[in-house]
Amino acid sequence: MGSTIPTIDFRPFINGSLQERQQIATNVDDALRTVGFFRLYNHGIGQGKIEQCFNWSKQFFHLPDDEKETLSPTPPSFDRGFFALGKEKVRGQISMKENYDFSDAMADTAWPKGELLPRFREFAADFHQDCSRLVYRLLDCVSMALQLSDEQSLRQYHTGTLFTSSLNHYPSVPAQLLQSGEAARSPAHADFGTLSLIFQRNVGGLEIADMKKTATFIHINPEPGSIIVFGGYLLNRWTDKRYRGAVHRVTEPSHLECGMEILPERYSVVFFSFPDAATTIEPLASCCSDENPRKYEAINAGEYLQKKKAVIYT
Ligand SMILES: O=C(O)CCC(=O)C(=O)O
Ligand SMILES: [Fe+2]
Repeated sequence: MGSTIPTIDFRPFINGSLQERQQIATNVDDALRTVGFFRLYNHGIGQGKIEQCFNWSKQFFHLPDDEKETLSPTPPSFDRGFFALGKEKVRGQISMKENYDFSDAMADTAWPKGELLPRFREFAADFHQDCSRLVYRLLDCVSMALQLSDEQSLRQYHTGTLFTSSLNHYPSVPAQLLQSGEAARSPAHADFGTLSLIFQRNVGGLEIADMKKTATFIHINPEPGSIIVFGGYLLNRWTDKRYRGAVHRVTEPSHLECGMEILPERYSVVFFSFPDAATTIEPLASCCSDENPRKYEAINAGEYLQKKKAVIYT
């Protein structure tokens, strides 16, 4: 199974020669074209900081429910804040998780009161900036792979206003509930934006559809030091299907002792990159040719996001 997960060492892209950077861009291109995701090492975010983020997440979700509820966005806004268990539905099926979404723009996020979690806000905003920096490098890498000039680079459409970090908590659940399909930790879906970063710890369960086989999912076990990077739906449209929007789900962890009746709780951290709301997403010229004629119409990124959020949260 492990051999089907493309693995990329990002160090040569961060500080290597042009030739080394181009080699990494080719490897990223291969991964996004064939499977839609890869495991990334030497990405520049220290493991200590990732561990700290999980520790903060645990403290956040241990806050009393009524404190967390005060951070829920008021409909029709589905912007950042706290989303209680049962809030998110994918094709009618509930995700058995609670999540807290934030960014580094202090005004855009409802933060827990300072006295409840001193220094949480500063840490979270700093972590969000680390993830943003990594995403900009990945967008440079993808732009190089797509042979875009500096003026055409995908980076320029991402000022970061719609970047979102998401802390996820999946409570402990009877294994039978997931096995029978009665409930799902996160039903199969593709993310909406350009690139997503996923951090797992201890308890895995992330699975990604194997594009080469139908109805088969690959287990992506947690591995310290690595981040899973996915292509999202808008990247798929922008590249006129050159890159996949990776379909993924969260289910029973494959690496835990078999036959567990009650699955332990699970935490994950996800960073979603999304282009600026005003961006028109239409297939890049470098992805279309006579042999490969354009498949998608132009759409507006902001309207698309609002529509998708309304579907999963109402
Ligand atoms: O928890 C995970 O590993 C993935 C969560 C996810 O797919 C999402 O939040 O979109
Ligand atoms: Fe996802």
